Amino acid sequence: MIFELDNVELSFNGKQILYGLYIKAETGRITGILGSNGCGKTSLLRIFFGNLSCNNKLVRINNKGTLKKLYSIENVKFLSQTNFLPNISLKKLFNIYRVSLEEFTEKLPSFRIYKNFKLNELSGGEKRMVSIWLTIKSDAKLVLLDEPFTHLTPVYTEIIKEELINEKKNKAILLTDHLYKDIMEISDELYFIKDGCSRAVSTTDELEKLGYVTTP
Ligand SMILES: Nc1ncnc2c1ncn2[C@@H]1O[C@H](COP(=O)(O)OP(=O)(O)OP(=O)(O)O)[C@@H](O)[C@H]1O
Repeated sequence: MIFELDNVELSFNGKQILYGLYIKAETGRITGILGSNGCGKTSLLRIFFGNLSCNNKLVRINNKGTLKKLYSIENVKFLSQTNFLPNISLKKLFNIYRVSLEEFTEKLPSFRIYKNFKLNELSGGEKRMVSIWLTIKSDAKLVLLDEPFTHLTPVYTEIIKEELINEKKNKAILLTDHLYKDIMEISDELYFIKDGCSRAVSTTDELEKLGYVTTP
């Protein structure tokens, strides 16, 4: 499937944030989004998902435009930066999401003891790991991930990157994070947002020219 977000115009209190931005996510591909603090990455994920309204936008699914909120017509999951899961046991959560708790604890044996724990009994990073896992292992057709790697132990980040590469066979994945090396490593497509617009990038040199990274 091809999911496109086009002509996005967003402003807050008269300040224009996005100017005609375009982003595409496609089944079988991981699309990364990079950009400086405040450039509008979270906003564009929310607009794509359908829970932030804006001045103008066009959403297309397989080249067909829709005015409806994407989450209301397609199986799309959004990992926001804040916790969105209810405080119930891991067993119940995995059941509700129809995701295998066995597979999760096989990959992450340290979570075995938490099967009957409620979410709030886990640490912040552990909770985040559960949220990311449920989002990416769900049966969604499009997965939007806002800073999945931030707050994760490096070994967890590696596990999530492996899973994203597995999962992209069946879904379109769009993600953003300031841990740009991880994003660059797994992305098939990479956009950089600057001055309210997106542009395709592929190398660290380009990111340096855009003022996003400095190299020694
Ligand atoms: N609800 C809001 N009301 C007013 N301004 C907002 C609101 N949400 C976001 N903004 C502004 O919109 C701009 C883009 O915010 P957004 O969170 O999308 O940026 P971001 O690229 O995700 O930033 P970061 O990398 O720091 O997370 C910022 O200047 C922010 O101050």
